[in-house]
Amino acid sequence: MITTDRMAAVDANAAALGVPRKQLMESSGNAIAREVRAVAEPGATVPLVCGRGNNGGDALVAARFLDEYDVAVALLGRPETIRTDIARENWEALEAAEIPAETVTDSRDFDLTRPDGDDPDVIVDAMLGSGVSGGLREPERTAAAAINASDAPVVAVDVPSGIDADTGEPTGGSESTADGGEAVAVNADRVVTFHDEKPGLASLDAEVTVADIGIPAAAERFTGPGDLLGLDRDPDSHKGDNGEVLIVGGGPYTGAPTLSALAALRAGADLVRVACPESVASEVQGFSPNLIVRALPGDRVGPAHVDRVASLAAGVDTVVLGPGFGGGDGTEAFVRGFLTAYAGRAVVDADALRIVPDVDTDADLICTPHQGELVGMGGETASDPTERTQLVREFAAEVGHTLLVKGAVDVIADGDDVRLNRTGNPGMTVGGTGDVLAGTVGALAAVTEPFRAAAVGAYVVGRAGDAAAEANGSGLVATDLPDRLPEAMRNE
Ligand SMILES: NC(=O)C1=CN([C@@H]2O[C@H](COP(=O)(O)OP(=O)(O)OC[C@H]3O[C@@H](n4cnc5c(N)ncnc54)[C@H](O)[C@@H]3O)[C@@H](O)[C@H]2O)[C@H](O)CC1
Ligand SMILES: [K+]
Repeated sequence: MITTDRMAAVDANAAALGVPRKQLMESSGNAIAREVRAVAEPGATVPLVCGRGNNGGDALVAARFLDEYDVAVALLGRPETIRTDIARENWEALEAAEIPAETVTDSRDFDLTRPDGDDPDVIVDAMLGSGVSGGLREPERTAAAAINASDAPVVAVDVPSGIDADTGEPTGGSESTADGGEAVAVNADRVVTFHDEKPGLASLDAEVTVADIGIPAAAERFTGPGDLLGLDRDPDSHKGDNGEVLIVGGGPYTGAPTLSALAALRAGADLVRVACPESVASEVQGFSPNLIVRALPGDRVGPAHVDRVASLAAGVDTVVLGPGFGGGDGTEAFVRGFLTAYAGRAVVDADALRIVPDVDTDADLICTPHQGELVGMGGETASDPTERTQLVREFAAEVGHTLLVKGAVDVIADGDDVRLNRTGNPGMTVGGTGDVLAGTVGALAAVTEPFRAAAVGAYVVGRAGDAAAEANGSGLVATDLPDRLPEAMRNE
């Protein structure tokens, strides 16, 4: 099962793997042609009703495959207004091949009946697919009514036009109009959908076929540029809307919490506060005027700070717990106390990790252990990648939190999902890169759900590390990474 947003991500990942969308469109068109052959004999009359997006493009390809049928392409709109290059190229290929195609610019001209007055044998509905928004507009609305009024079987491409593939509901709501004569969506008898089942299709009264269009499994299994889609800032957003993060760390170390904080800012957080022992507070502040530092009495974070940190945490989207804490009983007691009191979202790293498996918390945690820390938490690891992935997935389900297990290939898992990340390089084994990752994931978890934040965080920090390695070779240091995050987060 795959949602529309995830499908768009996987599609972009496939392109990055060398399987461009035009190639997928070719396979989609082929799959539509197979479905037509399954319901109608050669020679049958097959109008293909095409929108100007890629859903229509799929059917423009299908028309090329259906030589043995009496096909007629109806393009809803002028060819100059076809929205994508690949759909336009397929329109031009039809024209060049002299395959019958007409354009419908006035919906009153739209007519599906044959010259002899009969219904066609099969109608292909390729008006709108996953790119639909809102209720059907003209000429699609009138065309949908005509399709629904015909007795011919209807094969819908990807999803019946006007239906939300995620919910199965009409995109404009299901209210029928006063005269009852207009359609809210196409009623399809069959749906050829691509790559995987869509959540909303099962509830429709239609036979659904899932066509394999050649998207490599790696496009889903591994993070890629598509995973960054949809993370752009809302142009109307205000300060704080793009994430407020609290980093709790430091004591024996000052660099670790600072790296996390700078990474969180570069990963897009609006406001980053660092709560650290007063012994290091001015040093942390000295690293950057962009940070807001909150000093905790003493030189180590300990149980006496739980209330203060909990009140600071109450106002933020995510807490990052652990960078530069060092070990020790006091820190452990703090982490235990804080997690017992806290019910929000937190990234847990380094010395704080050991507490997670047996603490009673309502918090939603993203744990970022390396293999050794995973074992310290009670998890298992294996040298075989498939086995290791399975073990991480099981352990995530057991602890009930999201895990991002760092390694040459990072494994990200929660109870339901697992993803692998292969960006990054051996230069990143240098100290401090884990702190950068924790801060990055913290910032992302302020704007997206934990599993995705962890997967995208691993991907972009690895990418930033790859750019840093290109510049600095094995002289890469952790401070090279935060400034490279904005470039690494561009989805190209
Ligand atoms: N991997 C994949 O996902 C693949 C998908 N394919 C097919 O592509 C479509 C999605 O294509 P897209 O261009 O994004 O969108 P649509 O064709 O669905 O619609 C685009 C177009 O329609 C206009 N529009 C939007 N809402 C309405 C409305 N309510 N009324 C009228 N017009 C509307 C809007 O202007 C848009 O520009 C997917 O479903 C698959 O069929 C690929 O071919 C293969 C890979
Ligand atoms: K459709």
